[in-house]
Amino acid sequence: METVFIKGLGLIGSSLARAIRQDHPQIQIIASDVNEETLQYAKKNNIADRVVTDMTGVDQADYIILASPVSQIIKDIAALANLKLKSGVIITDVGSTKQTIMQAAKVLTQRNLTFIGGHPMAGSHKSGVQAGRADLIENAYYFLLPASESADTSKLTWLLAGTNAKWLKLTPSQHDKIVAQISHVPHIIAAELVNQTQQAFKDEPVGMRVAAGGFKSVTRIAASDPTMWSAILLNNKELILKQLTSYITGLENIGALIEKEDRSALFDFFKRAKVSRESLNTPARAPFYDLFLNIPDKSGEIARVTGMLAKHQLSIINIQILEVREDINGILQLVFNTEEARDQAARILEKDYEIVTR
Ligand SMILES: NC(=O)c1ccc[n+]([C@@H]2O[C@H](COP(=O)([O-])OP(=O)(O)OC[C@H]3O[C@@H](n4cnc5c(N)ncnc54)[C@H](O)[C@@H]3O)[C@@H](O)[C@H]2O)c1
Ligand SMILES: O=C(O)C(=O)C[C@]1(C(=O)O)C=C[C@@H](O)C=C1
Repeated sequence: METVFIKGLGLIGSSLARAIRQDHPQIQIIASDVNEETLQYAKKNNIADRVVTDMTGVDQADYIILASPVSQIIKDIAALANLKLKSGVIITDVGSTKQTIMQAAKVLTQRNLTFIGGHPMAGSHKSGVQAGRADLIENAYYFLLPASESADTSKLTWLLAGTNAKWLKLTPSQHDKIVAQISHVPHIIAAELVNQTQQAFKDEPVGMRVAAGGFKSVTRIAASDPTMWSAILLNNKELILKQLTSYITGLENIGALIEKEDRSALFDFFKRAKVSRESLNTPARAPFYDLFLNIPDKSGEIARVTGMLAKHQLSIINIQILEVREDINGILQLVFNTEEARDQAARILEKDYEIVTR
C-alpha cells in the first residue's frame, strides 16, 4: 500500500487529498496540520486516514506534498533534509512562488531525493479544509518544476491524475515572472482598492455596501488569506516590485490623459484592454462554451436548472456560482462543450431565468 503525507490540509492540500482519494482509494493519506479542528474535520469526513500535528509518519511516505504557506514550505524542506525518508520518495509542494522554494530544495537533491516543485494555477479566496474540493483544479494549469533533470514527473502526475489538471513545465524564473503579473500584483491591486474605498467612505454611511458587480468582481480576491499572501509577496519581492512600479506608471499615465481630456487616447486605452481580455479564454479553454444566468438565492434552484437541462439530455461540464448578491440573486455559470448545447440550454432556461450573457 502506498502512502501520501500532506503537510498543510487547507484549501489546496485538502483538494489534492480529495482528488487522490477519488482516483486512488487504496492509497493511505496521512495529513499533518497545526490546526486541530482541521484535523478533526479531515478524519470525520474521511479526507485522511491518519492525522498528525508534526512530521510523524513522513518516513513511511512514498509521496510528500507540502501545502502550507510558502514561508513554511521552505522550513519544511529544510526539516525533511534532516529526516529519515523512504527510498524513492517523491517530494512536491504547491506554493505560489517557486524561485525561493527551488533554491531551498537544493538540500534535498544534494541528498539524492526527488523534488518536483508544483503549483496548481487554480484556487479561491476561501481558505481552509472545508473549502477544498476534488475538482478545484479541474482543467486548470498545474505547473511542474523538477529540481533535477533526472526527476521523472510521471509518478506524480499519476498520483494527481484525479485533479484533471493540465500539466505545464516551467523554469523557476519564468514561473515567478508570470505569476507576479497575473496573480500576485492583481491581489495587491484588489486589496488596496478595498482598503482605499474603506478609507474614502469612512464618513459615508452607505459606502461600500451599495457596490455592484464591477467592484465585487474586481475585488473578490481581496478576501484571500493574509498569512498566505504576505508570505507570497516576500518570496517574490523583486519581480512583484518591478511589475507594481510599471502598474503605478500606467495609472499615472491614465490620470494624465483624463487631466488633458484626451478622449481618443482614453478610448484606445479601454479598447486595447477589451480586445485582450475578450481573447483571454479562447485558446486555453476552447472548446468550452459558457452561459451565464441570474438565479434567485433560493435553495434547490441549482438543482432545478440542472434538472431542466437533464430532461433534454444536455450535459454540463462545469457549473459554478460566480457572485451572490446577498439575499437577492447570483450569477450561475454553466459550461458546455459544444456551442449547440449551450444555445439549446439558453433557449430552455430563458423561459424561467434571465440570461446575463453567453
Ligand atoms: N489559495 C489559492 O488560491 C492557492 C492556489 C494555488 C496555490 N496556493 C498555495 O498553496 C498553499 C496553501 O494555500 P491554501 O490556499 O491551501 O491555504 P489554507 O490557509 O487554506 O491552508 C494552509 C494550511 O496550512 C496549515 N499550516 C500552516 N502552518 C502550518 C505548519 N507549520 N504545519 C502544518 N500545517 C500548517 C494551516 O493550518 C492550513 O490548514 C500556499 O503555499 C499557497 O501559496 C494557494
Ligand atoms: O481564484 C482565486 O481566488 C485565486 O486567487 C487563485 C490564484 C490566482 O489566480 O491568483 C491564487 C493564487 C495561486 O497561486 C493560484 C491561483
